[in-house]
Amino acid sequence: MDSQKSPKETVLITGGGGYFGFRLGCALNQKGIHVILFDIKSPTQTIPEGIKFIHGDIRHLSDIERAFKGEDVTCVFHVASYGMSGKEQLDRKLIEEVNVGGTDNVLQACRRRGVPRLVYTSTFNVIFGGQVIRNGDESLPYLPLHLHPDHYSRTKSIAEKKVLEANGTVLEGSNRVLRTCALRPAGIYGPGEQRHLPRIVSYIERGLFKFVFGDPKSLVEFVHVDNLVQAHILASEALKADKGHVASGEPYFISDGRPVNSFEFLRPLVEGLGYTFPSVRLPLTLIYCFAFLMEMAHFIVHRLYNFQPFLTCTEVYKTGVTHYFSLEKAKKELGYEAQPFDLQEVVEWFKARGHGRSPGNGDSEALVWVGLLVSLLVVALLTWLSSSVILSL
Ligand SMILES: NC(=O)c1ccc[n+]([C@@H]2O[C@H](COP(=O)([O-])OP(=O)(O)OC[C@H]3O[C@@H](n4cnc5c(N)ncnc54)[C@H](O)[C@@H]3O)[C@@H](O)[C@H]2O)c1
Repeated sequence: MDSQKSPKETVLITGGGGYFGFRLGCALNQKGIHVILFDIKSPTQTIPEGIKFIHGDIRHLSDIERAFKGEDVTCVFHVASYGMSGKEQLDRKLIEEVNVGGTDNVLQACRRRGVPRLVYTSTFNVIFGGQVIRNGDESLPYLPLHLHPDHYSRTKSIAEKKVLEANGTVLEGSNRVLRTCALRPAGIYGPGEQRHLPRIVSYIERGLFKFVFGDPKSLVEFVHVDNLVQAHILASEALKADKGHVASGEPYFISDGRPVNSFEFLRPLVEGLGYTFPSVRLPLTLIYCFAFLMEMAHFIVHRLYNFQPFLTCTEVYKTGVTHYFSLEKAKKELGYEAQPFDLQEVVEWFKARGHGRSPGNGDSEALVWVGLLVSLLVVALLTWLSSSVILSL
């Protein structure tokens, strides 16, 4: 995607209104590429000059085809997805429609409209399902579909396979083929991230971040949004003939390459906002039981009150079970080099928006929330203890 060689190259980003898709669009725009963002939601930030936003739904093939109309799109970055975190994780129907049906539509539109390259934003979760993985690589098999504890990961896995199987299929009306690859990122962070960090900060501010859980030696990974942007641009390049189509049909793990304990990763955010890092550590299985009860409660009452569960089961093991992957393949084949980032700019981002502890700030509200949390934990503890007793009989 060299702006000097092809100044008028056009790319389309599904999910371009979201956190990562928008950041990718801005980076490509700065390189002189014509960018079309396609999403059901407009970006929260101002769209820079030169970027086109098209409102549309990947569940409708006609919407995607409308976005391609009159454009010579040479690469699609298929970023749109649904159901990654919080209560969204529990809407199975919509998750399937967007992640599987939507991906089918995007692939079909590429073939019909002669788009030669597609980069899919997948996830670590296509391999990881709660088992310990240390320095895994791309030779690891997909997690069997029935072992996925959440529907988002299952459907991302189905979608990734569809994308990679579509590699080499013929583009309609030509003798050219579609080249595809998939990037599997760790948890994304960076300033302005909307999915995980504001929720974590709201828990910190409400006094709910009172404990950590799991083995302190457990290690996971994260990826800074700009490292992920870099990886996508390199992957798109690596699908081209002048790079020998090296990425064709290939998956790649992408992270910052620095395995870290989840809670230690968050420490600079907690302390940077002026709060005390928790000293209480609870067993992972207890918190899993707690999350399971929260999910059950959500399942029962969501039609009347669609509340945000404090934690889901998937979030518990993604946070507390060791899983990290090698970057060797991405380095060797894409030329990916993770740049060093930390949470300081994230802390500054929140502070600039009025977050951070000030004396007395929210203390009475925090007490109410802590009371509620402790009650729920006691219920989880009783359930956990009684199940342990039953299992030992
Ligand atoms: N955030 C993470 O930690 C993380 C980790 C691993 C993988 N991923 C993957 O990275 C990608 C981007 O994640 P993000 O954090 O920017 O998420 P995000 O929610 O900010 O972006 C996803 C975008 O997809 C859009 N979308 C949803 N349904 C759509 C539909 N039917 N039609 C068109 N657009 C639709 C949403 O409106 C949203 O703007 C996703 O594919 C996600 O699965 C994210």
